[in-house]
Amino acid sequence: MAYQFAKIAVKIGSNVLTRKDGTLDITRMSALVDQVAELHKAGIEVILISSGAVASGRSEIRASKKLDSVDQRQLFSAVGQAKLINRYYELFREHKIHVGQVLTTKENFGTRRHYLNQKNCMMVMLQNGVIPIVNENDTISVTELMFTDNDELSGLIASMMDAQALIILSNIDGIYNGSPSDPETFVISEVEHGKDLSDYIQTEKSGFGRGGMITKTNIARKVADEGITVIIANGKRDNILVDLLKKPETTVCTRFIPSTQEVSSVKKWIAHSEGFAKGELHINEQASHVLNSDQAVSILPVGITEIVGEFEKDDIVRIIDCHGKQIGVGKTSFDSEEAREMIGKHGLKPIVHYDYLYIE
Ligand SMILES: Nc1ncnc2c1ncn2[C@@H]1O[C@H](COP(=O)(O)OP(=O)(O)O)[C@@H](O)[C@H]1O
Ligand SMILES: N[C@@H](CCC(=O)OP(=O)(O)O)C(=O)O
Repeated sequence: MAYQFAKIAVKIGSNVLTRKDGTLDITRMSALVDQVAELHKAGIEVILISSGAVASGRSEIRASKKLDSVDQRQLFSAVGQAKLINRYYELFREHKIHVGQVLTTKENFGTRRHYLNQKNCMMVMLQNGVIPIVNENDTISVTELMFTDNDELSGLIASMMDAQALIILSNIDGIYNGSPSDPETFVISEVEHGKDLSDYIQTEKSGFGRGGMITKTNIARKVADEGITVIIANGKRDNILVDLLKKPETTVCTRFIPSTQEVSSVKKWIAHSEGFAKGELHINEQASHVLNSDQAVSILPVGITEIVGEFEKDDIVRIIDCHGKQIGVGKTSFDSEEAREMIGKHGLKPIVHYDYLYIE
């Protein structure tokens, strides 16, 4: 039977891989590996983004004295990641499938050169039949330059690798239209472009998760806008991955409908680069209006009212509209000093060209 997608990214949350007592759920891991193996053998390219390092480390060792949260994360992830990848290696080996570990940090996506380097690493793995198993390198990403959680990382990877779908597996069937514990609520099966879900999402998180449903929803929307189908489903359900691909109509999940507009590779990178922004371009009312419409426009000096921060040419900057709201990010063609001199002037080159502009 033909599958719906040829290349997918699958994110497995900590809660899918851990039991209530915090130990690694090997039975669940093994079941998921069997499904990934089935897809791989059917010719689908799969990139795994797996959480679980901290949770598996926590169940492995007891610290000799009370540790602060950074020390805990470093200690548990160092021990837990080794255990996690070792398990994956053994489980995939039974299917005669090679896997490779990709540990990364947010900084590895900061410049276009770093970004392409990461991409190349995973492309060459896929070309050689190796399944990349990606996680944040929690041992060193302890500063403000840390991913919100692996949902953010998985969105970046799906976009970077030009996956057709991103499947986020959590411990819940999808996004509920209210509190998941309320029997009156149900799973929203499809989310159309631009639909606001903020009223439904509770701030609660599952026992071992980091970001909760809010980050999942924000990431899902951004990735779907880039033309990638995003599915949030329950990784604890038997055969979920295969069912999602083979029986999409009857398998419970939340599916974000992808945009049909093509997005260039550079724009995809910029869309996920907000965390690296060095400064801000404030724009006037007219510029805010055209940028919020569907027109393909660049940011010209004439529409800029203020430039905040110091940046170099090619740095990422935030675009702030006339109400002070961030509406996007872009790669600037001038440094901040040159750009300040151009403010309000007619007939000059764009400060951010349309090709390097991402409007949210
Ligand atoms: N409207 C909602 N629908 C579904 N889950 C929600 C909703 N609001 C909050 N949540 C919570 O989000 C949790 C999943 O996010 P998270 O804890 O980050 O999981 P993971 O570890 O898989 O990334 C759910 O277990 C649930 O408690
Ligand atoms: N890198 C961390 C993942 C933390 C995280 O984002 O967890 P989750 O919200 O379950 O995806 C780990 O492996 O423990």
